[in-house]
Amino acid sequence: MESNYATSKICSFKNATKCDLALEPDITELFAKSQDPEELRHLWVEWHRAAGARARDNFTQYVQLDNEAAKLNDFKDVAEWWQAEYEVADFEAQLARLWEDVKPLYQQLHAYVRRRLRDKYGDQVVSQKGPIPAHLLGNMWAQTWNNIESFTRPYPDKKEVDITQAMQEQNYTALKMFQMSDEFFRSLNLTAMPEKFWKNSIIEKPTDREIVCHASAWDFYDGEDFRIKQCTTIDYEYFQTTHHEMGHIQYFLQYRHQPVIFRDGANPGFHEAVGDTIALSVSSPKHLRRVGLVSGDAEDEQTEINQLYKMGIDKIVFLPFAYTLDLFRYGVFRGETRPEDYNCHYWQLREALQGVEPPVNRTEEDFDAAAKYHVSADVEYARYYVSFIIQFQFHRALCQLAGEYVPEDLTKKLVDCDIYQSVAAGNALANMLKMGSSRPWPDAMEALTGQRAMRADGLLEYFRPLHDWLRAENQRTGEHIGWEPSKIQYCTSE
Ligand SMILES: O=C(CCC(O)(O)[C@H](Cc1ccccc1)NC(=O)c1ccccc1)N[C@@H](Cc1ccccc1)C(=O)O
Ligand SMILES: [Zn+2]
Repeated sequence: MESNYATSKICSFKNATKCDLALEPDITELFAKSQDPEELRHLWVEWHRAAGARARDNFTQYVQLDNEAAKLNDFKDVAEWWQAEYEVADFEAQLARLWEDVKPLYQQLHAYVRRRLRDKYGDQVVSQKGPIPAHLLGNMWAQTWNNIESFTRPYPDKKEVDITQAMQEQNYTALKMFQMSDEFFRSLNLTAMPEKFWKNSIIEKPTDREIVCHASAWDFYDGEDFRIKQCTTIDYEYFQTTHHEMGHIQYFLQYRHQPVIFRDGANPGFHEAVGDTIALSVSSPKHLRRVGLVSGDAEDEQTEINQLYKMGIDKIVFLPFAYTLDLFRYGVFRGETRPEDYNCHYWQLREALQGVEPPVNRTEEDFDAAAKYHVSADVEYARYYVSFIIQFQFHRALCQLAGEYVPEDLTKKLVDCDIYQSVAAGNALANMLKMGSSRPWPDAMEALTGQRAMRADGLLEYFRPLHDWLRAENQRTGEHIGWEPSKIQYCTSE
């Protein structure tokens, strides 16, 4: 399945004889830039055929085999095996509670984006009260919507903050992105990338062979060999990905003195949150001005709303996507979702939680879940849902330690916090990372944040001004909050 995903190619919409388009960089770039619903629909349908439908039989067999492996490890099924990594009895209930906390904010953002997309594409393409067609959100899986920011941001007359363009104009290279990330970690008194890292990593897509381009970070457990493999392109998204992957490496470095058994994240979400927490500082206007990726004047209320919107269509919209992916697979591993219901149940969850619908009717000939890397590659996904919650708890604690955030002090706001060069913040982060998986994760969480549980309060505090603005704006335009049932057919049998 993983090899099918890595080598799938589709034909161009504009040139039907050009059939060598790969997901990275070709389809990803087209999907990010195109504003033609017909081209986006073509790319969506063809990719879901090549990478999704074609994996259905292998996936069905993999479920049986993986459940057998789970039972041999004394678990009921793979769902229980995956959840055991979080060492709390009510993990699934915690995920549901976190979603209840964030859902009102998501629904406001969803309603606003649906209106802006309807303004652009018309009400024949985007309905007033229905789900949003998944192919119009700038990302093949509609998991982050940052590629539609340019024509949906709240205050369009405010200067466009196009980091990708600035990076390309300043001749950024993949290596420069990695060096900048390494420099950020070193500014926090964390550990520099060792010499083998620079020698052994693959940071650009090779031209002489096919590799799995989906980014990954590797610990060779010898205390000195650590590597990243990614097919970097010069854009804002890969700038984020580079920090994400470097966060994995930094965790490896911090716990490399632990016994091998403890060289792991406190839980899988912790490992995913390290790089993203640093990236929250890097993507602050203050830091982007510091490194010259954004020029010009400071904040006013409208610019701040635009900035929170930019962060929100990255972070808030990701949560229901991540939640759906493993709710779906929990049902599959438990046998509640049979192969003949795979695609119907997948889209029922995506409509119910994310408020999106496929661009065309679907049948059980399709298998859209496998069009996402982690489903084809057997990688658990709740780790990212956990990460997108706890990274705001980590960020808030680090910003307070750095003196960058003072509650109720309007000159020290969370949205403009940049912990760059704060040794106090870096030392606290290092102390938590050094534990690896040697302590239960509530102990690690408490060491850094004083809290012993995952809570949405960090995220909700960060986005409160945006939430207030969205409620007022949707009220002003009389927008319908939430979505009515989709008219697209995707459950043929029922
Ligand atoms: O998949 C990734 C990044 C790849 C990775 O760093 O999480 C990678 C995934 C992977 C690849 C091969 C085998 C297993 C997992 N994870 C690691 O490299 C990794 C995982 C655990 C410990 C150390 C490294 N991000 C997710 C979610 C995400 C995260 C951040 C921003 C946007 C989106 C995605 O793109 O959908
Ligand atoms: Zn990761």
